[in-house]
Amino acid sequence: MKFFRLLYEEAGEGRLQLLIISLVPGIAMALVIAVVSTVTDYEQSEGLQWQLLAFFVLGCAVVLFTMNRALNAMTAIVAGYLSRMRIHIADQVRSLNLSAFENIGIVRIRNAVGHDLQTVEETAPAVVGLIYFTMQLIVSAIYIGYLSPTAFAVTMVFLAGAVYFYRRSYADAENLWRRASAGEAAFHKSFEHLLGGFKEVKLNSSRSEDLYANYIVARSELVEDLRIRSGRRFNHGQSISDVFFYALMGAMVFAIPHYVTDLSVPGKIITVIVFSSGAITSIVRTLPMVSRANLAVESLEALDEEFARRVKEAEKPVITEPASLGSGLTMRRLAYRYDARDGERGFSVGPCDLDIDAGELVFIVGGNGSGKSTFVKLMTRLYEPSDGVLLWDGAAVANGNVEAYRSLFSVIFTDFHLFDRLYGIDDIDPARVHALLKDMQLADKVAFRNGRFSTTDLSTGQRKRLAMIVALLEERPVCVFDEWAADQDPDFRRSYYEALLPRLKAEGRTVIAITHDDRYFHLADKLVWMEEGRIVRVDAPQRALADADDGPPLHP
Ligand SMILES: Nc1ncnc2c1ncn2[C@@H]1O[C@H](COP(=O)(O)OP(=O)(O)OP(=O)(O)O)[C@@H](O)[C@H]1O
Repeated sequence: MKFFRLLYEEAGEGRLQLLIISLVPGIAMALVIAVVSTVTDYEQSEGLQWQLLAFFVLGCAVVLFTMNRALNAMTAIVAGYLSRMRIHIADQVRSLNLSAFENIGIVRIRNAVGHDLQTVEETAPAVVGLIYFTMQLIVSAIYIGYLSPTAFAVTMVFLAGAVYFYRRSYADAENLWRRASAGEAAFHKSFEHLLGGFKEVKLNSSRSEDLYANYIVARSELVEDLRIRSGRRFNHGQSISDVFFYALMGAMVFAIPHYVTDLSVPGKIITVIVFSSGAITSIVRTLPMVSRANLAVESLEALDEEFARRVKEAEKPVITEPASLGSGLTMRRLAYRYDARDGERGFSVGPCDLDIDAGELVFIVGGNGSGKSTFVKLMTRLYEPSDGVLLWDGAAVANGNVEAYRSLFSVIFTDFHLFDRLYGIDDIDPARVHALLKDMQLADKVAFRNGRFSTTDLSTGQRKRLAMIVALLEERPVCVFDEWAADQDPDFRRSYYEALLPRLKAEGRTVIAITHDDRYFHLADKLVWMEEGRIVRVDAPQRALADADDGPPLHP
C-alpha cells in the first residue's frame, strides 16, 4: 500500500525505532489481557496476587508510555512530510512554464495541497492504532494457541473467513470511493464557477438554476450516492466479519469445552476474544481511512510525476543579475500551439518574424482572438516555442539563459494579479512610491507602509494603475502592457498614450503595448498587425510621420 510505504520512507533513519515503539504497546496490551483472563482461576483463599498485579500495572504503563511515544513520533513524521510537500509543490509550481501550469490546472494543485495532504495528515495517527491493535490480535492468538491448539485452529479458520469476506467488500468499496473522488473533483469545478462567477450567477436566475441544479446538485448527489454505496460495502464487510466473530464466540462457548480438559480455558479464551472484538472493530474502522489516504497518496504521486515530466531543470527559478537589452529582440519563424482539447486542434500562433529594437515603442494590434496575448506570452518566454528562434541581442534564448531573459520584462496582463506586497523589490524609496501613487491619482485611496500597500480593494481601473506602479518600480528594461488603457477614463487613457509611454521610451525602456485604441496608433514606432495568430503587417507610423515632415516620399 502506497500510504504505508510513504510513512515507512518518511520515517527515515528512525523507522526501526518507530516500528518497535508501535509494536510494543500491542504486545503489552495482549499480555495485560492475558493477565485479566486469569481471573477465572482466582481463588479467594490465595489472597491478593501481587505478582499478577505488578505485571498488570507494568503492562498498562508500558502501553501508555510507548503508545504516547509512537503517536508523537508519527505526528512529527507527518508534520515534516506535510511541510516538505507543500514547499515542494510550491517550488515545482514556480518551476513550471505557463503552458504546463495551465494544463495541470489550478483545481488539481489546490486539491493536492488542501484535500490530499490533509487526508494523509488525519490518517497517519490511525496507523499507530492499526499496528497496536494488529499486534494485540497476533499476541492474543498466540496466547489462545498456548491455551488450546484446537481453539487456536478454530479461531484461525473463523478469522480467515472474516478476512476473506471483508477484503471482497473492501475492494468493491475502494473502487466506489475512487469513483466518488473523481466525482468530487468535478463537483469542485462547478463550485468554483459559483464562487468565481458569483456576480454573473446572481444576475441571471436561469444560469444560477442551471449551474446549481444540473451541475452542483447533480454532481454532489452523484458523489453522495457513490459514497453511500461505498460506505455500505465497507459496512457489509464489517457485518460479515462480525458474523464470523459471533460464530467464533459460539464455538468457544458450546463446542470447545468438549475438546479441552481444563474447563477454565474456554472462559479465558472468551475473555481474550471479547477484548479482541474492540481491536477488530478499530481495525475495521481504520481500514477505510487508510484506503482514502492511499488514494490521496496516489493522487499526490501522480501530480508529482506530472511535475517531474513537465518541470524543465533549465526553467527552475534562479536569482539572476538584472538583465539589460542592448540591440533588441529578434523573432524568426517563432511559433506556439496550444494543446488539443476535446478533439479540437489547439489555436496556434506563428510562424512569426519580428524585430523589436531596444528603446522602441511597439503597438500590437488586431481583432479579438487574433493571438496578441498569446504572442506576448511566447515573446516573454512564458510559453516555450514549438518552433523557431528567439534572439536576445543576437544570442538565442535557450535553456541556460531563459530565466535571465524573462527578467527583462515587466508585464501587466489583462488578468493581472496584484500581490499584497512588493515581493522581490528591495530598497524601495517610499517617497518614490508616494509620488507614483500621486501620479496615478491613488494617493487618497492607497498608502504604502512597511513594504505593502494599505489596500487592493479598488475599482478595476484603479487596480490597473496600482499594477502599473508595481511595474514601474520593477525598473525592467522592457515593459509589456496588455490593453492596460481599456479600463481607464479618457483623461488617463490619453495621458497613458501621450505622456506615460513616451516617458518610458525617453527613459530608454522598450515598450510593447497591446491596444485597440486606433486614435493613438500614430504614436508607435512599430505597429504590428495580427490576424489569426500571424503577423500580417508591420507599419512604422513614427517614421512615416518623420518622412512626411522631411518632404514628399520618394515612392508614393
Ligand atoms: N489558455 C489557453 N488554452 C488554450 N487555448 C487558448 C488559451 N488562451 C487562449 N487560447 C486560444 O488562443 C486564441 C487567441 O487568444 P489570445 O488571448 O491570444 O487573443 P487576443 O488577440 O489577445 O484576444 P483579445 O483581443 O480578445 O484579448 C483564442 O481564440 C483561444 O482559442
